[in-house]
Amino acid sequence: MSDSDIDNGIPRRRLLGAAGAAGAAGLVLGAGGGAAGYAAASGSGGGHGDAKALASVGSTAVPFHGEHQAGITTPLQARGHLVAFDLAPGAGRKEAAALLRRWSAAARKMTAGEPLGDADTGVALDAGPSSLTVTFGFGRTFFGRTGLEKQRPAALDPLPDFSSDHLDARRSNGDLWVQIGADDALVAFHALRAIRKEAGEAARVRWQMDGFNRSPGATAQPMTTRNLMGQVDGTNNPKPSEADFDRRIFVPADGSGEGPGWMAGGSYAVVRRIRMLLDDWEKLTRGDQEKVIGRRKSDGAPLTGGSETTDPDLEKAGPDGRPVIAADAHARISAPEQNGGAAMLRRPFSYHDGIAADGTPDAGLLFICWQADPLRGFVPVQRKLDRGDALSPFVRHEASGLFAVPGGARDGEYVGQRLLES
Ligand SMILES: C=CC1=C(C)c2cc3[nH]c(cc4nc(cc5[nH]c(cc1n2)c(C)c5CCC(=O)O)C(CCC(=O)O)=C4C)c(C)c3C=C
Ligand SMILES: [Fe+2]
Repeated sequence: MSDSDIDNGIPRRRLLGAAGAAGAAGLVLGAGGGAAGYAAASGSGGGHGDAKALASVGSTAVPFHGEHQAGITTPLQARGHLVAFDLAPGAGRKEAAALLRRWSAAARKMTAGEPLGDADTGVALDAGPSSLTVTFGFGRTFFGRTGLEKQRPAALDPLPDFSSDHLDARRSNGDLWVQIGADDALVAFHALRAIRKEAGEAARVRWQMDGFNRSPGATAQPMTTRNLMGQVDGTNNPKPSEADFDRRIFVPADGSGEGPGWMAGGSYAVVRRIRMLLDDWEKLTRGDQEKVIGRRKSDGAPLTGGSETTDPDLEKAGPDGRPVIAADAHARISAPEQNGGAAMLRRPFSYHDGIAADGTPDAGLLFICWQADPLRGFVPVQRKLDRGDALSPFVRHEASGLFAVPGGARDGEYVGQRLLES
């Protein structure tokens, strides 16, 4: 696709019943996830007399190119697919470079709402880009397979074992990782099939996980999402508006950070499939559930009072002299001030894979967190949680991955080019 195929962020894919601009508003999200501008969505005419505006959910596009890859600070999407690939036997650096080039070209088209040509499956025809993002990462084993060991970041050293781990190695790690997110299930599935197809003979799927979040527009106003335990989840995430946000989440883009230069502007993703033991959790009273987290279930406010955005008062004691937010409350022990400032951007999807052999729901959180260095993000916090989190009896970590996600591709570049052509 040439850039001239998109005018002001307007995809040319056929839009449902759109026979012209017709006042439809297409929202273009900036790389930081904020609304960067509006464009009228146009279609090539679907033959329907009753031209309808494409809903804003469909017409929102997240730019593929940028300093950072999309899908990190992008607002949570309603659908997600996480796929890890291993390079095929005999595939090395040359094949990996060609693969990343193909994947990037496909992602650039799809995120702009463009069809993929003759081989397109047609699954996303009629839909706009629907906030599709496709994010690519490299696992530790990638570097040995491609002869790029010298370029392997120390930050990809294996995560420590945690005492509560129940990890399935077949559903963990992988040479390559792709995170797909979109606000439409068909658009997300279309991207998944395309990425799989473009892998060709070069790489094989190692594992795949499918997730979801609340659909945009389901609540009266945009709100922090809820997880499958019913908690408001994501409140105390670092905010892009905070002065230290970039330093915490991204490897410095100017190359001044530790580690290899190709990771400038990149980030490290820790992925954990965390099963929720919902049958046990749902036996707790609401009050007991709130004690486990230290926040109210109704609105996510700390138990010490106020609203969702009020800072918890970790010193406050109740009439019995005990802390209102218990010593083992999840929100207390995961807070940066309890962990030497360790912070991460949590950007999860929920999952539900039916009923497990024991008759309990196979459901939980595809926990994805982003940080400039896992040793100053996920690792110290998970160590602390592992030692005494009130939530631990109700969750089980079943799979794990750690991936180096390079900075965004510049125009004309593919993701990972600075590594693969170094
Ligand atoms: C190692 C990191 C973390 C894991 C693993 C984790 C699992 C997990 N968390 C919830 C639910 C909530 N977590 C909340 C806050 C919170 N959690 C972490 C880290 C991990 N959570 C952090 C750093 C924080 C923020 C702490 C703070 O600064 O206050 C909350 C409260 C609301 C919020 O801030 O998001 C909930 C609810 C589940 C269900 C879960 C595993 C399934
Ligand atoms: Fe948490």
